[in-house]
Amino acid sequence: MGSSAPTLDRDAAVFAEHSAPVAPSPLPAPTASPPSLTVDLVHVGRTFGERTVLRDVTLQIRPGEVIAVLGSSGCGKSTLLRQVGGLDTGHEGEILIGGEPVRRYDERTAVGFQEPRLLPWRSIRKNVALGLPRSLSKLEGRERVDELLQLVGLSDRAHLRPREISGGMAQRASLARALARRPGVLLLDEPFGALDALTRLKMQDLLLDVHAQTGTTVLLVTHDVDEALQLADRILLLGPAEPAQEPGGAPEGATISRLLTVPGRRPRARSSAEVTALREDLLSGLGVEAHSR
Ligand SMILES: Nc1ncnc2c1ncn2[C@@H]1O[C@H](COP(=O)(O)OP(=O)(O)OP(=O)(O)O)[C@@H](O)[C@H]1O
Repeated sequence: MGSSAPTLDRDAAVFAEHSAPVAPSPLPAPTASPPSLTVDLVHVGRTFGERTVLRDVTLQIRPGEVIAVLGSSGCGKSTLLRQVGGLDTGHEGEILIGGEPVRRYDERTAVGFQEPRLLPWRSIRKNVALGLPRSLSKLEGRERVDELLQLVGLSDRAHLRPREISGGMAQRASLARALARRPGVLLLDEPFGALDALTRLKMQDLLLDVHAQTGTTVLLVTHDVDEALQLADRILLLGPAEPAQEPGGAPEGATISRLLTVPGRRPRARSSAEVTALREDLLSGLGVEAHSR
């Protein structure tokens, strides 16, 4: 399966399909159950120079849970995600993955970004294989890559180069690469941010399929309230503390201003009364009043 590059597979992203509907099913049976790990954030903060971006973020994420992180632009969502993946060190407080402190470029996690970041000179198959752990034999690696290509609906494109497939397909390849190490925690930073509305809906469904198949814990940064409502078990709103929490005025830096449990099983009816009420609540928390009525 060629050499693995531990830092490259951190750049995996998620997937889109611009033409045909995504058809990942029937999903292949996994060759082994992947782990799904807890994430414990205990009074986590991050300061850059004089500027405090995050402060006092405390949250327990259960194994297999999907948490969406919402917040206004620049409030520190990506910073939080990077801390959990060990891409950025220097946080205050404690971050535990599966009960153990986060490590630098933590191999128990995988990160996906808005751009696929595939190597242009390698085939889709070889790009996916970059995410494999070194411990796998050649045969095991080949089997896992086959399984993942099937999972994201790219088996018949595996021989192509990134420039020969659509941007959406490239993102799906990138997701497969992130999953290749069977991460206990999948960290996604606006994975659908660059997609058109229809493709975005298809990709949300694919992410749900992938989650049902792998059971991995997911931390998803998004700007899209409806996406959060559709995908997450809980939604974390990053922002200034509620005034009631900080009577003397909120100090600098974003924290968890709200943590909401989304009712109902996925896939959820987008227009249910409960979801509508939550949407209004979230939009108001993001400072958007006019559109919430
Ligand atoms: N390495 C760094 N050095 C200095 N400042 C940084 C660093 N990383 C992030 N920041 C600052 O932290 C703040 C939060 O950035 P971050 O990217 O986490 O926000 P975000 O909520 O993800 O934003 P967006 O929604 O626009 O993507 C920004 O002001 C950014 O400039």
